[in-house]
Amino acid sequence: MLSIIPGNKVSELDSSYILDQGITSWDLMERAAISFCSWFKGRKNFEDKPVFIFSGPGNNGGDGVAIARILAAFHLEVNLIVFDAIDHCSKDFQINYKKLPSTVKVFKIEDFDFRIDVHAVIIDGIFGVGINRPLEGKFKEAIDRLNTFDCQKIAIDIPSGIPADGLLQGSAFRADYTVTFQFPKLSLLFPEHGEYTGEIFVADIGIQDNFLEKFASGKYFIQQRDMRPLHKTFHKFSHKGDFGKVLLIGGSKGKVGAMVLASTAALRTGSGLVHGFIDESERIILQTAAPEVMVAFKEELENLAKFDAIGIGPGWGLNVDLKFYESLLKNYKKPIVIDADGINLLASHPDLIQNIPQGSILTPHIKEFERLTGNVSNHVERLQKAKDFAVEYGLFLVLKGAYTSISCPDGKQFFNSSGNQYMATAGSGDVLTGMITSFLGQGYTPLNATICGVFHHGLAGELASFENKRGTIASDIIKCIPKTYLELGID
Ligand SMILES: NC(=O)C1=CN([C@@H]2O[C@H](COP(=O)(O)OP(=O)(O)OC[C@H]3O[C@@H](n4cnc5c(N)ncnc54)[C@H](OP(=O)(O)O)[C@@H]3O)[C@@H](O)[C@H]2O)[C@@H](O)CC1
Ligand SMILES: [K+]
Repeated sequence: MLSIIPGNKVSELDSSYILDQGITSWDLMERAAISFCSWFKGRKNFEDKPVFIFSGPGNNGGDGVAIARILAAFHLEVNLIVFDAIDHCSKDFQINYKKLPSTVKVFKIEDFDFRIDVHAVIIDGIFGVGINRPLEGKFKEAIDRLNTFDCQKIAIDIPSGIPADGLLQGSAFRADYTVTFQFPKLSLLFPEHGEYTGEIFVADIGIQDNFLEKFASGKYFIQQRDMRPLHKTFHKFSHKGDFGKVLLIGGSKGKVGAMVLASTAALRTGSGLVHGFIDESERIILQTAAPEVMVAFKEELENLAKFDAIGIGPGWGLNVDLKFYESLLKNYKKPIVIDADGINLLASHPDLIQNIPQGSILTPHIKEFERLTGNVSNHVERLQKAKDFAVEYGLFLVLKGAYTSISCPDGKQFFNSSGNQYMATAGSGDVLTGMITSFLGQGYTPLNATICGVFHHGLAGELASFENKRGTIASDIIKCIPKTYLELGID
């Protein structure tokens, strides 16, 4: 899986990799520039448009200069704007500068009139991971001005101004697209930076995952290519027992819809048998809405061991018999998935937390998370708290949102790449609960069940919103779960 390397380790990675491969730092920069340009050429919306590349003094600027040369070779109109005297710029910047063809028009920032047509494309190579203080002077002025332009804007590696691992202070370039090299920089995944990064693309520059891993700090980016090896295979002699018998608990009066969604999602994810334990008065609704689901009676809960996985919380309400909750947590010996009111009850009765089976999976959204662990003021703090919580209690903590994070008992954190804004709709979380519970019931480890659950969920959301866009609802996401297997080539 792709490691996310901290910004302050990137130059160490760089020097170690070029030594290992017997290449120069210029070669690596050239790979980055080629990778950027092949992404650029693959996007029809930039075709034949004039390009304005802004290059700062470091290697991010050097990337910009190399990109200027390559795009000029495609016969595009290329303008390069530099901020510093060339002999004050990085070594590879200077090498690339010497290679520029005469067709590239070069301007010093102080001479540039900022006459940029709305059809042009602006490329930001001002600062990358080497930024070490907030923007000021000519850099801040230029970036503030560029942000007022309505044309397409692309950031090289990271929007200038944003530090690789921390929070933005002051101004930053507002990109429509960020083409980041080899791995996403951690700060690109923070909600605070969403309005600056635009869509994020990871451009491969040839550094293998196992090489990256040496510089990793236990943070990983989950991508489509990781999915196949995480899945179990079934064969024609497999029977419904092999696909797991799961129990979902929730559905108080008036909230049975959450259980309809969670249990249908579990079935669509592949569970062989799904039982639902809900408020007695709502049973008919569940059976009518989802006839494949079996309604469970209290006596059946006496032998919990017969269930391969349990998910608690969808529509459960807060008026729950706490003794019953406690006995569930104490008596079930395998990991449990806990969501929604299951989490809210833990927040209001923290003494219950110690009873949760090791390796269980909690799936709060940001508000539920803060109820559980206290308020935070930003995503850096939030991720740290999530990690501390997961390690302290030996649980997996799934923080839902864009780039959903999974914090693990061993301190590792995984970030999901699938999904989009259209999934922020009622019941979407219930669907995820059903999906993770289903994978657990199919015999996946808690980590694999969680990774597969969040990735399939995000992918199903993308497929569902393809046509429905803002009108996407949780049932659309469920309908698309089977297509995620097709998309990933998994039987
Ligand atoms: N290894 C890889 O994977 C690859 C990395 N590559 C690329 O290299 C990029 C990193 O390059 P980098 O290290 O040279 O840093 P970069 O961001 O260009 O800036 C550093 C310069 O800015 C200055 N400076 C800093 N903050 C400032 C401020 N606020 N205001 C003013 N000045 C400020 C600082 O000097 P200082 O003033 O601190 O002495 C220094 O001169 C990376 O993002 C990627 O694009 C690819 O080419 C190949 C593969
Ligand atoms: K940049």
